[in-house]
Amino acid sequence: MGRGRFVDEDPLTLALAPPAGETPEQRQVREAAEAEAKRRSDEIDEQIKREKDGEKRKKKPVKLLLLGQSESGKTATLKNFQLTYARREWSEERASWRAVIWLNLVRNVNEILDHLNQEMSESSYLPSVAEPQSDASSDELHVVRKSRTLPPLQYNERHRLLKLRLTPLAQVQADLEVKLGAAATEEYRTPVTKAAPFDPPSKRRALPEFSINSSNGWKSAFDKFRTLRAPRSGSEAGVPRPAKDSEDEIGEVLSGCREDIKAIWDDEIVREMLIRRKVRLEDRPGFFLNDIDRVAVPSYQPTDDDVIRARLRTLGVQEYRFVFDHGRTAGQEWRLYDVGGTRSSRAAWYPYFDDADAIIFLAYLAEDNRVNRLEDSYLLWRSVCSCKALARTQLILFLNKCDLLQAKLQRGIRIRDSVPSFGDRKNDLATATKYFQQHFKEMLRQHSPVQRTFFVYLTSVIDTRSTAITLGAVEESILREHLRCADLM
Ligand SMILES: Nc1nc2c(ncn2[C@@H]2O[C@H](COP(=O)(O)OP(=O)(O)OP(=O)(O)O)[C@@H](O)[C@H]2O)c(=O)[nH]1
Ligand SMILES: [Mg+2]
Repeated sequence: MGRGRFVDEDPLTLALAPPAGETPEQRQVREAAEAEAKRRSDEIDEQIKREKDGEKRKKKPVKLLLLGQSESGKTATLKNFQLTYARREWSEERASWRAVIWLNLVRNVNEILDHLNQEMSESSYLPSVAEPQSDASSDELHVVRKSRTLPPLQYNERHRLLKLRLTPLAQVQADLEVKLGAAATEEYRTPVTKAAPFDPPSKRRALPEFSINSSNGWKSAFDKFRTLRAPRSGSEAGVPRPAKDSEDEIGEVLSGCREDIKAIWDDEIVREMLIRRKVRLEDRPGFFLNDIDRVAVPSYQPTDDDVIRARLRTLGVQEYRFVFDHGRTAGQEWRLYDVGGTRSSRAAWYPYFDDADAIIFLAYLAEDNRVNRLEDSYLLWRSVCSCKALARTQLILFLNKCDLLQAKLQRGIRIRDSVPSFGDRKNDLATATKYFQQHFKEMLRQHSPVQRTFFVYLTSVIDTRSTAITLGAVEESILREHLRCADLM
């Protein structure tokens, strides 16, 4: 059969056909060359596919979770990210924090008034030793008991008048709480010893009643506020609105009370009463009493630091999307998940673990007697370390509120009183943070399904300057890992 006939009909077959008169050796060489060429071609195809997948991964948003107990500083860390990398959104939102800061301030004043009411209503002065909100450690309570022997404080007409003139603030607090919603109220219900880590799906309970899953986080609280503030329309237009129904009116009430707030906060007897009751308002989240001249005016505009220091509880899990406007990942989308840290919120965390690049875990170092924070942090950390869904997730630990721990140590508070295992080690910040760091490290070693390194930072995230530096390092390590995974794909 003449091959030429087919060749004439199909030039491709002609090109691929073995040369006429090929010897067996020549054929062997030719076939080996063809196999090698195919292998190289397949390799190139595979590389192109890997690069494409890698590119996709590089373009994929970086997913970062902020975990830790309530008040550990997750939202404050998120705010620092926004402040450092997404200035425009930050500036847009800054004014909305005013209502939260006013609420924080009014709460402080009302707490002083509550204590004063209790003290003044007692016929003969006897300091109370079991205040639920007192910040006293057991040692300090001992001191309070001893204070029974102190001479009674001399409350006078001035205190009665101040109490009377500041009465409107109770209503201001109630109004602001209603307007800002559930996030505006704190939760101190669950007993400490039952610290529940997040539950994996099989054990998950129904979502708590107040959980929300919002893509705009605290904005939902602000929007609610704005809706309530919006002027009425139609038939209601022009009808006078009830007192304190708007943020501006609240500003006016606060401004009217400013001098009395200053007077009560600066009053020596009131200060002494707070000391005897071991109430340290200045260590509490959202403390603005020392900024009263600036804050309690109708034209008040929060500064960056004010916003970081403002306290608004996070509900459920909130997603924030930022395209970083500068830094190593400029243009890269980051998705940060800020979770509510109260125990009842933790059931909602688990679904967000999937595919997370990194977790920043915040441990609240400064103990107080309202919640056994360190123990709770350890339990949570253990759950995070042992969680199989997070085995490939980079872990970054922030030992936070170092400033408060430092202040406590300076006041002579001994760590071993709340952490007996600390023993007789040196009672200073360096020794304490090293000790806690070791403990967290050891837990990771014991409970992680795979051995992995982790990064630890000693932080005070209300300090925006030093936090920006920390976040730069965090950004780099997360990005490096994100790209490494992309290259491995
Ligand atoms: N002094 C001090 N205060 C801090 C620090 N970090 C956070 N805070 C303050 O502590 C309060 C609580 O911080 P948040 O960031 O709201 O705590 P969170 O972890 O988000 O709490 P939840 O939303 O309830 O889970 C806020 O008023 C912060 O400004 C810190 O390092 N030092
Ligand atoms: Mg929060």
